[in-house]
Amino acid sequence: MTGQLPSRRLLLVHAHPDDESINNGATMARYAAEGAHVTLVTCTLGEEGEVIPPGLAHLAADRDDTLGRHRAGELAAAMRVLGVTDHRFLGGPGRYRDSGMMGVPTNDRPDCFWRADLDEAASHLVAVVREVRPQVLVTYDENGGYGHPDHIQAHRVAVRGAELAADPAFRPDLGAPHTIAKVYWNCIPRSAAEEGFARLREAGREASFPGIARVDDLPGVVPDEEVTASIGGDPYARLKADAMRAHVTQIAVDGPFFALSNDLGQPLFGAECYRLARGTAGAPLPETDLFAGLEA
Ligand SMILES: CC(=O)N[C@H]1[C@@H](O[C@@H]2[C@H](O)[C@H](O)[C@@H](O)[C@H](O)[C@H]2O)O[C@H](CO)[C@@H](O)[C@@H]1O
Ligand SMILES: [Zn+2]
Repeated sequence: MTGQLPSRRLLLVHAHPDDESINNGATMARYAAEGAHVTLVTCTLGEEGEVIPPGLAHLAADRDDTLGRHRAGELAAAMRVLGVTDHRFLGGPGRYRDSGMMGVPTNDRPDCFWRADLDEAASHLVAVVREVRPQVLVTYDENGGYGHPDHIQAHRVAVRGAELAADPAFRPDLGAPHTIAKVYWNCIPRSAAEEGFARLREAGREASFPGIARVDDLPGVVPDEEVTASIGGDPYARLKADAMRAHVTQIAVDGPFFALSNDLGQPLFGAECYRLARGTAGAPLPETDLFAGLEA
């Protein structure tokens, strides 16, 4: 199968439509532009999300409950901006429902992602891994970046899926085993987070947003020395911002800043950082290429 695919193949696993653009929009745009094969697997349709534009409030789960289908369209628009053509929903659209934030009643729905059987969910990812055969996998850290149950579960499914995909004894019907060479967690170096909020304050953008987030509200903030790779920046940062704008129900972008439905302003990072969790880093650090150290 990979005979028809580009030699460099990157797989990203995310929880909801919008996470891919917020965390990795510039990275996805860069590798798509360079001719790598970029595969996005999104685990839910984001059915339980809040809705920013008042005119779309009817989509919400406690109204028409059609937000999931709408967000699939937002995701497709964001992928067109980034130049990514291979995006899939884990197990098919709607197989796993958005679980809601940690501790809310929708965490107990039998069809929600937080309640999914891990190996069953991971088997859907195994099929993708053995088809695409990526050298690099990107997902969240073990806390899902900020503790959302679907993000934690996406991390678990990505790790378990990579493990099972490499096991020749596991489901040979899903294809030949494949070992992913490098696995990264999304992260934000603390100095970049602090500098971003300083920019926000200096720009006087507090007026643009009813409130301002805090450094530790951001997902995956780590000491600078834990960063393995930094990817993106211009011109890909512009595409990232446009992809984030496509997620109209979830994100309000204002120049180099944005807010989610909580109206808390935060910096929009053009450079996206990663911690290497599996595999060997290429030299020198920080890597400027996620495929560093892999033979061509
Ligand atoms: C970025 C992200 O993971 N968004 C999730 C998250 O949405 C947040 C949630 O609605 C919270 O209550 C708001 O205050 C915050 O502004 C939102 O970003 O959780 C949603 C429900 O699981 C999910 O659909 C959304 O993609
Ligand atoms: Zn999310």
